[in-house]
Amino acid sequence: MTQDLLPVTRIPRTGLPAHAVVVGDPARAAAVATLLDGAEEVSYHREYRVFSGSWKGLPVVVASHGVGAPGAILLFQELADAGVRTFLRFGTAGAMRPGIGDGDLVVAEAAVRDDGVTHQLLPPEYPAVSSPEAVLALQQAARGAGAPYHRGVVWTRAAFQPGLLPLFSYAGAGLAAIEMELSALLVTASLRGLVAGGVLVIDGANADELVDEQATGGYDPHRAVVAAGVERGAVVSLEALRLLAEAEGEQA
Ligand SMILES: O=P(O)(O)O[C@H]1O[C@H](CO)[C@@H](O)[C@H]1O
Ligand SMILES: O=c1cc[nH]c(=O)[nH]1
Repeated sequence: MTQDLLPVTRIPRTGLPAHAVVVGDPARAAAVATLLDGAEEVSYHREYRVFSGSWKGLPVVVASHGVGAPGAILLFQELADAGVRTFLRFGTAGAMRPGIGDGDLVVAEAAVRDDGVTHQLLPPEYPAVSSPEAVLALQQAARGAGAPYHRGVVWTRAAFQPGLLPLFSYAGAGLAAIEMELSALLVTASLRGLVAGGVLVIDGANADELVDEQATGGYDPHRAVVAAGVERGAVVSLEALRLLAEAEGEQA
């Protein structure tokens, strides 16, 4: 019955696990789902591909949100409507700080809200912050996996490539990485009292710096060094969800 499905993503209104890893690419959602026991595809509509299964006994959702925060926030909102309470975004990003290499992980402490959607929802002064417990769980999971990682503030920006208008530069602001959806997730979670965080695999420098005559000819997220980082990041994000659930159980 269609009323049992949420309108945009067409995920079921009830019955999903409370812990979710969200990723941009539907193929990455499928790859993460292969790590789960009893993985099943729940739904696949537009860019929103949703799996459920369990990671070391913890029931989890793995879902894709596509590219760009205005579309992604619809998945975050509908997963929350369906009962998801803990979200970790596992994405890719460009590095913005010296010393952060390709394939490294960046654990986001907060995000700049340049996402192209949340300014239409609430004032720009409202912060986009990760839940502290999510930052610590991701850090612990990264250490446990032996994955090179960094912590820092991420720039969520709606534009991938620059156009004719000058884009503000955050050079000198100490940002760690640039991507396109995280701030929308963090704001959604704060507004609803949910837990959220993010871990990003570095796939090159900020795409602005890679623009050349062939337009982003230098942007290549399909290299082996990135794939290795994605494999590590998948385990780190699932394990961080488990650590968060374990801590919730201890508090209950
Ligand atoms: O790899 P994902 O999770 O899609 O994340 C990054 O990659 C896409 C751009 O190529 C944007 O969605 C950006 O946020
Ligand atoms: O959104 C993204 C992802 C990778 N690199 C960037 O510069 N931006």
